[in-house]
Amino acid sequence: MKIQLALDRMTISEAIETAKEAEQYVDLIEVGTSLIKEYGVESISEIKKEFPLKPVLADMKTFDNAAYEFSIAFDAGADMATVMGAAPLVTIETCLKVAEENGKEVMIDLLNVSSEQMQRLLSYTSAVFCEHVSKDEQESDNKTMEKQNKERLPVDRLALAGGIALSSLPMAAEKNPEIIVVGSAITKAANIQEAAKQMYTAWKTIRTGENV
Ligand SMILES: O=C(CO)[C@H](O)[C@H](O)COP(=O)(O)O
Repeated sequence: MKIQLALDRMTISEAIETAKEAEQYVDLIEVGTSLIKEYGVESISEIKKEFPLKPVLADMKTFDNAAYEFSIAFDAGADMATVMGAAPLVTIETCLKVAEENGKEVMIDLLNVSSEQMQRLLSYTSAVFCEHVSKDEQESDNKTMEKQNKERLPVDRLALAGGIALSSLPMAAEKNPEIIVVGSAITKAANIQEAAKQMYTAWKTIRTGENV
């Protein structure tokens, strides 16, 4: 039932200011791939330094070189990091091993994962599996979470990401995810704090059936 705030396409200081606005309404902070690519692992360490009590996810989107990439993410302070589910299984297994050795967690990004590969991934029961509508598909094909497969994956730990807005929440709730990842709907809002509060209130209300 957690909300993960995704910070993308901004500077590190803008990311910190954005996260401060939304902090009380989100459970995890994601250092987006765009920040890591533009500013390096310093984006992870700077954000973790500002929010030592919030779990921080590094959206590494690792596809190869797993031990190196996951080690630098965890050394920089990340509590969880992402690996692409379409990667070779040895890569994903290395990520899980490095995470376990460091007492950290793995999110497997299911972007473009075939059904055959999905079957193989199901044995990684400690991971969070993230159903993801990519930014490019959102922008060029108008693809949305609502148009995704309605069937829930048979996994214990599910996350949903990609263009999630207030209107997506009823459908998202039907899949009973552990985490919803929300980026632009909060970070691009005119009033970030208000958008985060609305997301939090709507999500908790839908999930618990109680007004909060
Ligand atoms: O992984 C990502 C981009 O690759 C983002 O974290 C994810 O798409 C959430 O952001 P938004 O809600 O803006 O789509």
